[in-house]
Amino acid sequence: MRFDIITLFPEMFSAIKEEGVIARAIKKSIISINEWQLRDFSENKYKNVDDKAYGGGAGMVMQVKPIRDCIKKIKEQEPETKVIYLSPQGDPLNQNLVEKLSSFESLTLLCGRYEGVDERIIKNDVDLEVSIGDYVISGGELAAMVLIDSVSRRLPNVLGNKDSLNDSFVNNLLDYPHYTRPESIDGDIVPEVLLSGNQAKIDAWRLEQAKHKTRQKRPDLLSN
Ligand SMILES: NC[C@H]1CCC[C@@H](CNc2ccc(C(N)=O)cn2)C1
Repeated sequence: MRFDIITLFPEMFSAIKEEGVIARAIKKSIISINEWQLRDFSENKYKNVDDKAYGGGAGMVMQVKPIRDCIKKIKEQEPETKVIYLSPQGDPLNQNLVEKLSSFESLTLLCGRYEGVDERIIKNDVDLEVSIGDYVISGGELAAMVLIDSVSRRLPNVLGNKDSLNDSFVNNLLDYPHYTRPESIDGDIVPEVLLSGNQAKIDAWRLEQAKHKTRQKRPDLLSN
């Protein structure tokens, strides 16, 4: 799977490319991440890609042409890519959407800054607007990294241990509780069942715990 990133801060993506699950997935050629510096598509010698907003207001708006030219360049290599714009106005990124996105061969992630992009980009060039949550951060880059991480984890052979696929939300349930050594610390002991060696009983207990925790903390997930 290929991710193309349109951004003013390409170096931010070293945060996921150099460490951990994503770095390993890149090394195993399961995914590739290509950053495109939007300033390279600027029309002027100052390399700016934003301009004052029609209708006034303090902030600047990202112009159509540099973004449109960059997408065109990407589509010369990936004609089928889906263009995703990260913004608080987007569809909520949840496990269902993550699963859907993991089925594409190529995703282009447009990272906004300033007050956002010219609406004509959202109307004509963006296939899907996605939000990682109901809050604003200073740029789309961190949201893009969250999307890349959550989608890549769902690709075959990215996660070492198949069991990791049972983490939260995969079956619309929150994760079950985890314990490790020592068996007892400060008088706090590990649940007996986990020491029983009876895997069927352990699995049943874990499923019950996940359901209980979901009922308590996120009953909304149970109505999906
Ligand atoms: N009007 C503010 C807005 C203009 C366009 C650029 C974004 C970048 N920041 C983001 C991006 C995404 C999210 C999210 N929830 O997925 C939050 N924040 C900020």
